[in-house]
Amino acid sequence: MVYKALTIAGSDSGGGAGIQADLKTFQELGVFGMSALTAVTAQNTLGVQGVYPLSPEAVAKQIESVATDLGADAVKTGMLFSAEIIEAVAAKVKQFGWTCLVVDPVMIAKGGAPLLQEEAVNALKTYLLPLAMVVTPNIPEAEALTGLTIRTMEDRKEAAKRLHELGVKHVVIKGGHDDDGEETVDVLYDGSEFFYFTSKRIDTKHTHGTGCTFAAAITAELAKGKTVQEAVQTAKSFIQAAIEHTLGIGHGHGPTNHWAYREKAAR
Ligand SMILES: Nc1ncnc2c1ncn2[C@@H]1O[C@H](COP(=O)(O)OP(=O)(O)OP(=O)(O)O)[C@@H](O)[C@H]1O
Ligand SMILES: Cc1ncc(COP(=O)(O)O)c(N)n1
Repeated sequence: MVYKALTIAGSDSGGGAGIQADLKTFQELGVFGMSALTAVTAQNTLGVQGVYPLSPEAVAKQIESVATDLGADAVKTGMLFSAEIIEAVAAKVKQFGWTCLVVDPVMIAKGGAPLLQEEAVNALKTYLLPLAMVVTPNIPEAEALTGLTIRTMEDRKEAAKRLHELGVKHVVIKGGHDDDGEETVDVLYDGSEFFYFTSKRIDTKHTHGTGCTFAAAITAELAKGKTVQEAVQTAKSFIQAAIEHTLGIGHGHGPTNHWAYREKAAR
């Protein structure tokens, strides 16, 4: 059985985030990766030097090519850039009846460059989240999507409930941006219960693409038929290994190590 996953996202020329992180993660987890590009970014570990979006038609056509021939067991979205691209993606997800959809609501790169136009946040809420199986905001993204200020775990739980009300079945609010304490905690809400995924916080500046990699690992596991809880647990272990065994490349915020999880398992 060959499991297949499609990522609809932007290209990171530096290879640490975006489409490149997604495809590497799919491959490492034994899933055949396919892609529909939404934008090309000129980017490295120092920042984003240019953003060149594709037309909504070009995005829709790539999705169609994949869907009408290969098919996908799970689909992930990352950088979508504009409301027009979001609408085009949502229409295709509906047309092909894809229910195993992971939405990583990418808004701003680590260095501060906008990867989603401000007015597109509403389009995400209106068109895409109601179709999603899982949404994976970091804390600032959860704030932008809900209008809440998130400081405590109770705030995060409230934000998860509000996002669930938009129609998405599972909400994971990631804790990478919560600088307090020795641990990073990701919270999963399935509409009735909360589940906590905790790991040791690693003191490093090499976290470029952690969010993309984490969501891609969830997508790969869902493609294999795992439950959302199982998929989030594997994704947490995958990203922990990738951050811990840093590659130390580039002059800024370096990428994570996408082969660390496999090497750890082989030992
Ligand atoms: N320093 C760290 N140590 C351990 N785990 C971390 C660390 N930073 C982030 N993580 C984990 O990485 C995953 C991504 O979290 P984060 O909140 O950084 O997402 P993000 O901001 O969307 O990522 P990015 O925008 O860099 O792609 C989560 O599982 C989080 O717990
Ligand atoms: C094409 C693309 N997609 C997503 C991200 C987010 O990743 P990060 O916040 O680590 O820069 C990025 N930088 N580039």
